[in-house]
Amino acid sequence: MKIDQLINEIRKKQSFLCIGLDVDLNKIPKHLLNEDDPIFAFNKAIIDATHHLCVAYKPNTAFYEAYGIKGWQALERTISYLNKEYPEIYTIADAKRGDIGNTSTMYAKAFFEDLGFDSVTVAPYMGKDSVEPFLAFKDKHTILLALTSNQGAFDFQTKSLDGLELYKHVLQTSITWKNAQNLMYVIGATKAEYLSEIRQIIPDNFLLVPGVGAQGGNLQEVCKYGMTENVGLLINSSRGIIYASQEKDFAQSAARKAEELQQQMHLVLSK
Ligand SMILES: O=C(O)c1cc(=O)[nH]c(=O)n1[C@@H]1O[C@H](COP(=O)(O)O)[C@@H](O)[C@H]1O
Repeated sequence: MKIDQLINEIRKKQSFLCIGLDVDLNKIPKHLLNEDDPIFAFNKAIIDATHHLCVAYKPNTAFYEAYGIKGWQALERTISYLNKEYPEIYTIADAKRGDIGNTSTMYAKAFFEDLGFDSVTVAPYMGKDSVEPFLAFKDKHTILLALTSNQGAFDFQTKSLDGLELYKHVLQTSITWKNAQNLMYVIGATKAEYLSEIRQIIPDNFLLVPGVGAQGGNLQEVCKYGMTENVGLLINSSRGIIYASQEKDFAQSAARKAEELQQQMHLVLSK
């Protein structure tokens, strides 16, 4: 998907919400376990109930890989369903990949060509030749981990190297890479106070911001310091939305949680 389509969709829906499809069979309503494909049945119900409130979905592949071949098939059915029924929705494969060049090319083919995702999350640790193979794909985005939402972000990412924090090296260096226009970055919602400085290095790139809801990040703070003229933010919530209820009304409950966030986003956008 082209970035302009995403921006139009954000304006139309007054939402920059991304819903994380992190499906755990221990947490979904029990009645779905009788379905042939409980993961897909859960995702389909959540998507049908929330698609008008969000602009993106982000399945984290760990939650599918954990169930072997059946999990991967559920991932495939989910992305096919989204691409067929809701082609206006932006899709993110949260796979956190990255390897030597020829291997990265195969990862990129898997997520962009075979599965048909619009974007994939990638770890920057192996550097330029591990990321450029992803960037080579036209109208696809590579979402580079920059400053993550977890406590471990302080182990390496904020450490100073030649007088500059490591995550800033990631930002500054990656914008010089070939096809850097296809980059987005992950910045955790729990790190909102870093966003002003981040925006000085990457004023326009879209940011995927996970960590509101279950991890305690604050939506208003993120918007205050991270929003651009074109919005420039995709704010993700997974558990806070999809596990709002474990009863038969789970999809409607998820929609109510999504609507709470969408309404807050609408307020921010109308200021
Ligand atoms: O790349 C990510 O999406 C990600 C980066 C990060 O810094 N923190 C983070 O929580 N995530 C992912 O975002 C989702 C957050 O889920 P909730 O905490 O349930 O909303 C999970 O799929 C995480 O793997």
